[in-house]
Amino acid sequence: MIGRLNHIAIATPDLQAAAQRYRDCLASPAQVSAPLALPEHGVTTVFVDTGNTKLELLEPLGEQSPIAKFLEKNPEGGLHHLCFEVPDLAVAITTVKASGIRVLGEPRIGAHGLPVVFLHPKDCGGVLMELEQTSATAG
Ligand SMILES: CC[C@@H](C(=O)O)C(=O)SCCNC(=O)CCNC(=O)[C@H](O)C(C)(C)COP(=O)(O)OP(=O)(O)OC[C@H]1O[C@@H](n2cnc3c(N)ncnc32)[C@H](O)[C@@H]1OP(=O)(O)O
Ligand SMILES: [Co+2]
Repeated sequence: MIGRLNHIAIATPDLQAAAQRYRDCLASPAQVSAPLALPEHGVTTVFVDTGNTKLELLEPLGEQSPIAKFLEKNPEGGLHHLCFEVPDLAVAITTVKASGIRVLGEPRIGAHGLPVVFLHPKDCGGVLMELEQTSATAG
């Protein structure tokens, strides 16, 4: 059911330092986006385009950030989630729920302006998974 790997997310306590590491050492400046604040998701993001996929660097934003607890447990940051593309998010949700995988909340518009939803890491082998619909309309 899942398709292309859309992004690999890395949580960091210091987005500026993480982005600079990619800009100066690991990637080229052109591959590293400007920071984008997404208050509705409780994060600020920087994307690093690696050609075949993207890295999503995540820093907490606001009191209720879903990555705050993760950073308490992993103060230096770390691998946070994998995001895979699906053609129809509603179909994907029905399918994973039928397998007993917990879907975290309702679909929302994600960093790319497309609907996304998260699956509980305890039901996915210890990996937090994000599903992103490939276009604004399903199919
Ligand atoms: C930028 C927008 C969007 C996009 O378009 O790309 C994003 O990516 S937003 C990214 C941030 N948003 C989210 O992460 C939303 C979904 N996350 C959640 O709902 C919660 O964070 C969570 C996964 C349910 C965890 O929250 P909570 O239960 O409150 O925290 P715990 O610390 O108690 O975790 C329970 C259990 O799960 C383990 N865990 C937590 N996070 C991860 C993780 N990222 N990867 C693997 N495992 C994780 C945690 O360790 C706990 O396990 P135990 O310690 O064994 O109890
Ligand atoms: Co993501």
